[in-house]
Amino acid sequence: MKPKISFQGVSRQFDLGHGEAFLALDRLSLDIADGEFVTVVGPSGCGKSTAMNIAAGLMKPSAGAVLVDGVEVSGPGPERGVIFQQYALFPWLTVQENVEFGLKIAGVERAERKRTADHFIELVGLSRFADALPKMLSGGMKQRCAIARAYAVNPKILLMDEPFGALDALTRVQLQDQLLSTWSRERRTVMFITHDVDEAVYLANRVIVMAAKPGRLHRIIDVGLPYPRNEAIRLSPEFAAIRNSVWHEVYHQHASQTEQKALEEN
Ligand SMILES: Nc1ncnc2c1ncn2[C@@H]1O[C@H](COP(=O)(O)OP(=O)(O)OP(=O)(O)O)[C@@H](O)[C@H]1O
Repeated sequence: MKPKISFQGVSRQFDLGHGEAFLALDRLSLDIADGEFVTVVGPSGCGKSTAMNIAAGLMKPSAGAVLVDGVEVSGPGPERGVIFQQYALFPWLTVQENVEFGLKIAGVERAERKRTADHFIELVGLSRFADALPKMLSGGMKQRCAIARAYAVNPKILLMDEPFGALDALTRVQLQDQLLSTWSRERRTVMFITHDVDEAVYLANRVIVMAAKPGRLHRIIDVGLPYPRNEAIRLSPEFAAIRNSVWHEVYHQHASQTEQKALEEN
């Protein structure tokens, strides 16, 4: 079957000036199936955001290509919803208006727009704040608004870069569960970056472990736990075993980089 997203030998180099260049991503090849949920973990600077920005069409690769439904990505598109850690809300629009924004651009008529926005605002628990401006919301509430805005346009692909990173533990778990329940209903394809290994395992069909210097694919770990996921799964020995193996892959490459750095310095 044709993958939904296909990274084909994707590299990205940054020009540092003075004729120097930095290879942030080295020949990433990865297929993500339609309806699959993959999470991406790895040490800081391993090219996770670079890979996602290229898939989002916000950055061009230096070599290789990302294909979506077999077509090369050349810019952003409505079928790819992007959610960053930093809630990108319009400060002069209310929660309701922020969530309706993309629908308005897409030409959805007023009553339908309101119905859809109401649904997603309720889903993220912001109904009481629908008329509030972003400056009146906490960080967690702003992020929930940004999530409702991305969900509202119903993109077939969600590209999420540490979307829950700035949230408190309880809100985070609630949003993980909401994300999984909308995902199982609507079967979007999700690529989700996180630093949290528990979160990576809890959400995913597969965990992509990346390595740094240069940023590259290190390991792919199949999670294999059934859905729906819940607290019983989170606390199960099977979950712990997978979490340990992902942690091992991330931690040991970090440890070996530290050792290498110490050797270089001596
Ligand atoms: N515009 C740029 N110019 C130069 N270097 C860059 C630029 N953008 C990113 N980099 C470098 O590329 C590498 C990969 O960055 P990227 O943000 O993709 O990593 P990441 O895995 O998402 O990191 P983190 O987990 O810390 O968010 C980093 O070393 C970063 O410093």
